[in-house]
Amino acid sequence: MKELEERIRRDGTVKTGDVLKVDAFLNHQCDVRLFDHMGQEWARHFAGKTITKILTIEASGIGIACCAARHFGDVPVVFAKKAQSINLDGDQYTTTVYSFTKRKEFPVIVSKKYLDADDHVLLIDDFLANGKALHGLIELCHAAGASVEGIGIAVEKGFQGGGDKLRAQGYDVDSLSIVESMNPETGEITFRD
Ligand SMILES: O=P(O)(O)OC[C@H]1O[C@H](OP(=O)(O)OP(=O)(O)O)[C@H](O)[C@@H]1O
Ligand SMILES: O=c1[nH]c(=O)c2nc[nH]c2[nH]1
Repeated sequence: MKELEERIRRDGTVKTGDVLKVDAFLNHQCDVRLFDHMGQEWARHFAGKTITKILTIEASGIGIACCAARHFGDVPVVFAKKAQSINLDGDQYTTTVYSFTKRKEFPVIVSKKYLDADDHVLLIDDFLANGKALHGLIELCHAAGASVEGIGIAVEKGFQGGGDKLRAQGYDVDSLSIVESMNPETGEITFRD
């Protein structure tokens, strides 16, 4: 998606440790017009698929998933929580996921009330790096008997391999930008065509 690639080049910063900082528009301050355009793109890509629910993971996927839902008939958005809470009651699907930016393992929890075998799920997230977060979400869908219809990602870091592993497993992964390489010294970013 040209608009997203241009924005990453303009406002993104390459950090050491394979980190692309895009917090000016994607995952701290949020450009909702851009999010809306991203939702449009995913709706085009996944047109023809039945989507009953969008599933994401806190925190950064939530805003993007909510904007995307407007383009999928206002389906409900469920976000997996990364901590237990007195607000989480009843039976739950749970797994654990290693967080790329927080450098530690988190529980990942969805209430059984909000995911079941009738659901046709679109997974949405801001980043796809090693694929840990998505594997956690897929595990929860399998536990619920829900079908994963596709995966929409804003920024995939192709050089970390998570996206290609998911494609090899047969998942329809639509990443709106795929960073092929990035250099923290020069700031240069190249995208996959
Ligand atoms: O493919 P992966 O290696 O799993 O990396 C991608 C995940 O990393 C980030 O989550 P993180 O927990 O780092 O931050 P967040 O709380 O801002 O969403 C991002 O939001 C994705 O969920
Ligand atoms: O802001 C972010 N930058 C990244 O490079 C990244 N990788 C996974 N999650 C990420 N979040």
